[in-house]
Amino acid sequence: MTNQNVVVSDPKSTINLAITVHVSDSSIFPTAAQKPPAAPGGYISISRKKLLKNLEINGGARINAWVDSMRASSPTHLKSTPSITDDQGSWILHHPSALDMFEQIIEASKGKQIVMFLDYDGTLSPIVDDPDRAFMSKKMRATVRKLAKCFPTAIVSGRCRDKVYNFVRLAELYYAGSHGMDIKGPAKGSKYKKGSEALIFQPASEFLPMIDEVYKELIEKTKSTPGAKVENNKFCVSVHFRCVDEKKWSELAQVVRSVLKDYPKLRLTQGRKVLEIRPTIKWDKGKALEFLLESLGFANCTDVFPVYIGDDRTDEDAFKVLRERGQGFGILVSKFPKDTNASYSLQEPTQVMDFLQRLVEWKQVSLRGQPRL
Ligand SMILES: O=P(O)(O)OC[C@H]1O[C@H](O[C@H]2O[C@H](CO)[C@@H](O)[C@H](O)[C@H]2O)[C@H](O)[C@@H](O)[C@@H]1O
Repeated sequence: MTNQNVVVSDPKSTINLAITVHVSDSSIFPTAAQKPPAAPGGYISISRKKLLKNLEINGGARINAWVDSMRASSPTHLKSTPSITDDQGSWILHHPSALDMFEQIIEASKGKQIVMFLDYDGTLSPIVDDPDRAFMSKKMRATVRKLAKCFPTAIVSGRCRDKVYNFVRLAELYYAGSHGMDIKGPAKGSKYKKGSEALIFQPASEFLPMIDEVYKELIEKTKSTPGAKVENNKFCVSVHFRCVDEKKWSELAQVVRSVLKDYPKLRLTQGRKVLEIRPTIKWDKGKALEFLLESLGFANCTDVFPVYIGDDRTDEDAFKVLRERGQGFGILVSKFPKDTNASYSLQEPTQVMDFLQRLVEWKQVSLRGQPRL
């Protein structure tokens, strides 16, 4: 088994992963004869399509590919990769800090309505071992509260909506839980609330019994894997492996695969040290963003400026939508270079807070400067 740095890329997909893989399966990764020449950074390009094919639940998924992909979501693997450190400079050039570019961002938003979309874990709260203890700081909550007074604001999370609400506890926001499959408008106090009816949208409600069944099965079957944690996110299920010994990742992937093979209507995606099981419906954080813009009355507007801040692969769907619409932009929260459709970067939640605070201050100053009618 050897270690290789690999860029997994798919011309159709926007997500390219820079990963260190332990190559052990030549049917997933090319043999020496098949290998394309090394890219300038010392990377080898391998079709993401091919990798994803191997990740498919139906049609014989390969556990090694799952485990490689699980490793790819581990920053500890990225950190030890010298070429990634080398690329840091060039990555920052292409995805400059949103704090450094603040003036330019404000300039681009002139005359347009800014709408804020915020992911939760890793964006508003730091990543911690126990998902039930991913609290956001009081300071962050106060900043988001002020933000929501200035701009329509939505939380878009992979978590169950109630759970993310219990962390954020701001009734004046829009919430899109379960990767956008559970949307609810503000309960009270938001000047951006549209209409008198409460906004509720759950495009995957028929999957509830199935998700519940899979959750129970996964709880039972992962009991023997120390550190594994299964989280019910209502319309999807998370299987956390952050606290699982890496030697056991393959075993855990086997368990998840053995459960999923009986559920062709469910699919698997990945986040930060988490396997996410969700319905195969064509709905994601990007679709949720579009739905929310429409609900806010900005469907065909040219004078809207949506800003989406997120740290995870699932946030790429939203970054991509913004890029394709040519409206607003995405900000990726990451300390490491990642291929992304976001335009700017921030390194960690404290920087996100600083950025949001600056937006609030700018808005307050610009309102003060407006002539009284
Ligand atoms: O879309 P998000 O709000 O970012 O939710 C994605 C997943 O976030 C949570 O897991 C992540 O954060 C945990 C707490 O810091 C961490 O322990 C875990 O390793 C991360 O993957 C949440 O628990 C998952 O259910 C969400 O799918």
